[in-house]
Amino acid sequence: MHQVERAIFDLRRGLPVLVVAKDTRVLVQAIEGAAETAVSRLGELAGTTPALVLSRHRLAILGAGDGAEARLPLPEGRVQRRLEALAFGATPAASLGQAGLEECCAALEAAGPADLAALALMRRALLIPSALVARVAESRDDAVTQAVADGTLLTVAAEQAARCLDGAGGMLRRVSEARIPLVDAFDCRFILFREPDGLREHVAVVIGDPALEAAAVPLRLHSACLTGDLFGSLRCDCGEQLRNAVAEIEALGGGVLLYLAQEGRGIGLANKLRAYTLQDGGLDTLDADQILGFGEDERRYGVAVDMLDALGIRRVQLMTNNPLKMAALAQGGIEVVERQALYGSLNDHNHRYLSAKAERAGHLLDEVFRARR
Ligand SMILES: Nc1nc2c(ncn2[C@@H]2O[C@H](COP(=O)(O)OP(=O)(O)OP(=O)(O)O)[C@@H](O)[C@H]2O)c(=O)[nH]1
Ligand SMILES: [Zn+2]
Repeated sequence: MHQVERAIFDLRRGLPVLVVAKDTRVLVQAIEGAAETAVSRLGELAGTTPALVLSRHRLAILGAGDGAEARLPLPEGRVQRRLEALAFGATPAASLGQAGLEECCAALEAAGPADLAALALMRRALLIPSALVARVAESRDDAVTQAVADGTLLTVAAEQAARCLDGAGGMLRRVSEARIPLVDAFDCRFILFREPDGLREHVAVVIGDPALEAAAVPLRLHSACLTGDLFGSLRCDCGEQLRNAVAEIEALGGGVLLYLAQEGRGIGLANKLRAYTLQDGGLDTLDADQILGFGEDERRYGVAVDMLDALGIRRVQLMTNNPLKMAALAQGGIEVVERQALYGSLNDHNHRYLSAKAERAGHLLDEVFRARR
């Protein structure tokens, strides 16, 4: 996987990388920050006009496609503005004109393996899940080969890149640990795990000395939320849930909290901030993510299962209101013996967020709203 991680770094820096599928070589670049000149340079290097790969979620926003990822050939002129309008603009029809938008979408092409690999790389890189792609023309083969040979262009196999979101089960590395007394739980150990590709780190907080062979170990899976966990943002309930979970696990005589690097339901902080701004414009949390090209919930819980395996935990009492977390653990072979609700409090700023989670994503939050009524 070595090349994949390198490719992600280059993409995050705004550089193109070469994705190689069986019989095609495709230059790929992030659209974030892709200036007009960058697009034309990509086209020059490839010898073909760049196209835009879009996720199926974004295509649904554009009213285009048939539920699959697809490639949109880019029209000439004012490329950058169009790129943003097509890839993550809140009002693409207003930006491009309805006719302009329809013209773009009429030329939709099926995405090939390199295009799909490009989207996977963008997601793993926590960038907007859309990419500029340009097939390398035969006339440019030698120049591109030379750029790869002299190290100015990185190359990655499409097949490998497409798997970069899957995780490599069982290869999580247990890196370091320390005793850290917390306000709500004195006897705590923080154990840091690193994903095999080195890109993300997750922390298991072991509270007390839970009997791992017992009927069920109290467990909280907590997805990182910088704004809520650290700053007490009122837009969500994360900070309160985090602290309540620690106190509750302590009260139950010990257990484990997995603090997962899944900021913004897996879309990353940059995109979560974009989504917040869209929500200020009237969208709910799920629609805002979709405008950016994401699905309702981009999290995967393979790392959580691996951490539980590493800690020798097989049966849990899970603190959550989210049925997806229960299903994911069960699928990973962890027995969820019992679910325990875990709430933060409702306020004027998080009311709409929690309502959307309850009404549209099936989170079990009845109690929270009942208390308010
Ligand atoms: N994309 C996006 N993410 C958000 C928003 N508000 C909060 N989040 C993220 O949502 C996640 C919430 O994590 P959790 O509290 O562990 O999970 P949950 O799905 O609410 O489930 P439970 O709390 O276990 O019931 C965190 O990663 C937050 O950063 C939002 O408006 N948009
Ligand atoms: Zn939050």
